[in-house]
Amino acid sequence: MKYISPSYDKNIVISTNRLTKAFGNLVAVNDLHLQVMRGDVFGFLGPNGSGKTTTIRMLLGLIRPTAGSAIIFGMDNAHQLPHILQRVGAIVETPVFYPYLSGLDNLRVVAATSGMMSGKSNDRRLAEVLEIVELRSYQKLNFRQYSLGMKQRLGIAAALLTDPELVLLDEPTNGLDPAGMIEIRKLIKRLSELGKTIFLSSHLLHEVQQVCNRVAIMQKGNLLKQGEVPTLLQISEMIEVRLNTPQESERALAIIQQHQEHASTWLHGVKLENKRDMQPVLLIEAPITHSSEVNALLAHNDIFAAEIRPREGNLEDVFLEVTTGGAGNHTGMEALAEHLAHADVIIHESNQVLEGEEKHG
Ligand SMILES: Nc1ncnc2c1ncn2[C@@H]1O[C@H](COP(=O)(O)OP(=O)(O)OP(=O)(O)O)[C@@H](O)[C@H]1O
Repeated sequence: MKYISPSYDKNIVISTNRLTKAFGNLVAVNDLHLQVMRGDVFGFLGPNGSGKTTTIRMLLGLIRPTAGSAIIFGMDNAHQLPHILQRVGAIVETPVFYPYLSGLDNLRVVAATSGMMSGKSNDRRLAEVLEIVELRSYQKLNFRQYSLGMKQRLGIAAALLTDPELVLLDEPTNGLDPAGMIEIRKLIKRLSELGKTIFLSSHLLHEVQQVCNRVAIMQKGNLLKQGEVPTLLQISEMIEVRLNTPQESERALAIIQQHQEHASTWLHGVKLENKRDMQPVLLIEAPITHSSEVNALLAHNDIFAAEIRPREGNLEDVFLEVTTGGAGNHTGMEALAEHLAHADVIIHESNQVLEGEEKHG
């Protein structure tokens, strides 16, 4: 029987409570509290091995949690899975299709095996989903002739057949070329406009920043941050100051550093960013509303900046801030690339280990 908690808030689509999964001694997902709201394009962000797929598999009831629960549409997925799945579409792994059947025929097979009615309404829905994923003009082409991006979009079309309210996409742009990635991003926006709630797992910060309104940042199975993208971006907001000479930049750095102890409430750090073939830039970790104070402080010391402007936050810097406590003297991209390149190793070395956990999964 379908049971929906009386206190269920209809705006909350997914909420997990202490959701945990251990594989033997490895805690792949640890004590996870997620909240996805209706209409969100929710970015589930983290490097490889941070527990994203494991979480999605638990949400879909493909594996059982070691502890905790997942409530979807107000129903506990441990007891109400069939009712939940009627309202969910997902691609977790690259979907399997028949290579010698057309895209349309492949979708017919999926519709038949998922118990959808045949006939006119079914045909209409097939046409609609092919339209949404922009494969209508290629519907008669054999699947094997599709590009990787088209194959991925056909997978999403299959997930949309039952017109789900919630769409879970696990790394949908993996392996795609830039054009394929753009197509998927456009598609996610289109789905959002159609009123779907989207749960998008990705290790691509740029992608998440472009399409998501809310984000959760995972590392080594732990949730580090969750919130509205614009709010999180404020973490990495900085004041950028260009000076006229390298010497002036060094002096300005020393002055701001000295001033930091007097202005600890708003001045959180300062560093010089040296980029090849460019004048060094002073990056001040402070809200942009304090630009005039920075300007006055420098002027008071006879340093006149060539330019002072806000540097808008980006998720790369936020990610570094929450995973490493700041970018140090790396630039965001370099440190992130380094971090992600070593992510597998780091994760395997330091994922939290529970003693004597039973093996599941
Ligand atoms: N069935 C399993 N048995 C043992 N360990 C597993 C299993 N599935 C996942 N893991 C481990 O759990 C951790 C989290 O993996 P998971 O696949 O959830 O990460 P992810 O963030 O989705 O990364 P990726 O994008 O690489 O899949 C990894 O260390 C992984 O090796």
